[in-house]
Amino acid sequence: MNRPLLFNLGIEEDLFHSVAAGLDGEIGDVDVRRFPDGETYIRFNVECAQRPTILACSLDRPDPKTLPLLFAADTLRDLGAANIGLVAPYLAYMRQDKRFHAGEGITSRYYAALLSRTFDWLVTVDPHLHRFHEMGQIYSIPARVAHAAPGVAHWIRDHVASPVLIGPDSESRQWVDDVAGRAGAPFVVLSKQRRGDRTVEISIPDIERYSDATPVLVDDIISTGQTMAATIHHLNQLGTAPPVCVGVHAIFAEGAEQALAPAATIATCNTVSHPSNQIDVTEPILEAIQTLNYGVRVKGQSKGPE
Ligand SMILES: O=P(O)(O)OC[C@H]1O[C@@H](O)[C@H](O)[C@@H]1O
Repeated sequence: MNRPLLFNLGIEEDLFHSVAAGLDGEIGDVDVRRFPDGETYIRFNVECAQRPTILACSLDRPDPKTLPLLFAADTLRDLGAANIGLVAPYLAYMRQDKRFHAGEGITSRYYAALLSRTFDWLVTVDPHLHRFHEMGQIYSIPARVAHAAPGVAHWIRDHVASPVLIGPDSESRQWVDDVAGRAGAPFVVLSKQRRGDRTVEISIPDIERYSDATPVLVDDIISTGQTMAATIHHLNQLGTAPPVCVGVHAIFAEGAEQALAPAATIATCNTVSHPSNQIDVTEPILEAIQTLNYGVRVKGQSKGPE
């Protein structure tokens, strides 16, 4: 099989280069721009026929990115690519996974159907799997999950003396448990009620027994920052040390930086490019790609299991 061809349609540049290097891939040149009327123009400036191809695109703020991404994949198909994979370190539309109110759309399903129609495979990092427990419940293509927990735990061990990990809600328990185990730290899980898009209420169990520890809030997504901000507020009232915030995906919707100003430190993974990025996810992405069988191999590794 030919060397894979990778195109960066919007992931953090260092992450893109290290994934490409790990796959011994060739970085391809593609022009994506808008015509004056706002429509998308795509041109691949490299021979794609018979090549395994990968489009890399982090799908935060997904709507303007999605149509060019789908057109790019369709173009590769037209040009005879052997197969087309998507590396989306952040995967969008995972949170509206049920009809919370009558008449709502279950956009998690619709978005998954769109991508599944167009790509042959998908790799993402810690998607927000809540009511769906496996990617196969909504994605009909092979969709692999890369796990940030080892890198997050490593960062905590290296940067925080005597941490106590705090998960913001019951959804986070499994993940926080995993990170805490790897970091060799205790953890507590809070109870959270979301009152609206930008309003959350947090209640904190008894954490007095960890009064000498540094609270480390860990969560998969920092969007409005309200979940972490509400937790920080309560911890401040309890007189704990200033908390450290660790998130996988640094969405940082408008106002989040301001909401999180009271945090001592904020560290995130490079799944969404942001100044707080400190944890690299190259390794788990390569490990996830290695489990697929589309002619894309991690350098120095033998064939994957599929
Ligand atoms: O509170 P913001 O930052 O808006 O949203 C992030 C939270 O919303 C949940 O779905 C995530 O798992 C995380 O706990």
